[in-house]
Amino acid sequence: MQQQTKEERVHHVFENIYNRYDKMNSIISFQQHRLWRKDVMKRMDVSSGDHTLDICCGTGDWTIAQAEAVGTDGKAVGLDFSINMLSVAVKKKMAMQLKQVEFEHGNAMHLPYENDQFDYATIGFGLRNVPDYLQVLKEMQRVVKPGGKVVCLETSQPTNQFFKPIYYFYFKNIMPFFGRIFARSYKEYSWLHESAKDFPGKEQLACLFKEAGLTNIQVKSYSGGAAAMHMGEKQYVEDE
Ligand SMILES: C[S@@+](CC[C@H](N)C(=O)[O-])C[C@H]1O[C@@H](n2cnc3c(N)ncnc32)[C@H](O)[C@@H]1O
Repeated sequence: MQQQTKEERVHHVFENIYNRYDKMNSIISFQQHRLWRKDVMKRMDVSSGDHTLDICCGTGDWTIAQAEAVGTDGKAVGLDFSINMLSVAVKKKMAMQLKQVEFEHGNAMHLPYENDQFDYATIGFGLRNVPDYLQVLKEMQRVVKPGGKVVCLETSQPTNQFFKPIYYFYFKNIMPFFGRIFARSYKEYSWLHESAKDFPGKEQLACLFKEAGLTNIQVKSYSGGAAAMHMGEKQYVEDE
C-alpha cells in the first residue's frame, strides 16, 4: 500500500474532526487557548483599516477576532485547505454578519497572493501541520507589506524540568484518550502528539523566523512553555 504523505494525513485528520474541533480545543487545552489567543491579539495591536491574513485558519476564530479588530474599513482573510473546517468558519461569519471577513480555500505552502499585500500574516496551531515550516514562513513573509508582521501561535517544547515530563505524558497518553472519549477520534488526536513532539522549541523557531527574512523577533511563552507566540517584522527595503 502507498504511504500517505504528511500533507495527505493532515488533510484527512481535519476533514474528519471539523465538527468536534472547537469543543475539543477547549477540552484538551483546559480553555487555556482562549487566553493565549487574547494575549497575542493584544501584542499584535491591529488597527482599524488593516488587512490581515490568517493561514491554516480552520474553523475561523482567530480570523474573526482579526475581522473585529480591523473593522468595516479593513479586511481579514482566512485560508485553509480543509473544506470541512472552512464550512464551520463560514457559518460563524454568516451568523455574525461580518462583511469584512473572507474565507478562502488554499494551501499554506503556496499562498495564492501577490507580494506585499497584508499588514499581518498569522498562523495559529497550523505550522506544525505543514510539510515544510520554513517554506510557509517564507510565504508569509512574502505576502506581508514591508513593516508588516508575521505571527505564529503554536504548541512548543517546555523547558521547565518539572513540567516537561507531565506535558509529554499528557500529550502522548491523555490527549488521544480525550480524543477517543469526546470526539471518537483516537487516531486523529494521536496526530497532535506526533506533530507537537517533533515541533521546534522557542529558540529554534526564532531562528527559522530569522532565516525566513524576519527581524525584531519577539517570543512569548505560555503555560510553562506548552505554547509560544513568535512575531517578526518584514524589513523595509532601502532605496538604491
Ligand atoms: C489545528 S488546526 C488550527 C485551526 C485554527 N488556526 C485555530 O487556531 O484553531 C490546523 C489547521 O491547519 C490546516 N492546514 C494544515 N495544513 C495546511 C496546509 N498545507 N494548507 C492550508 N491549511 C492547512 C488544517 O486543515 C486545519 O484546519
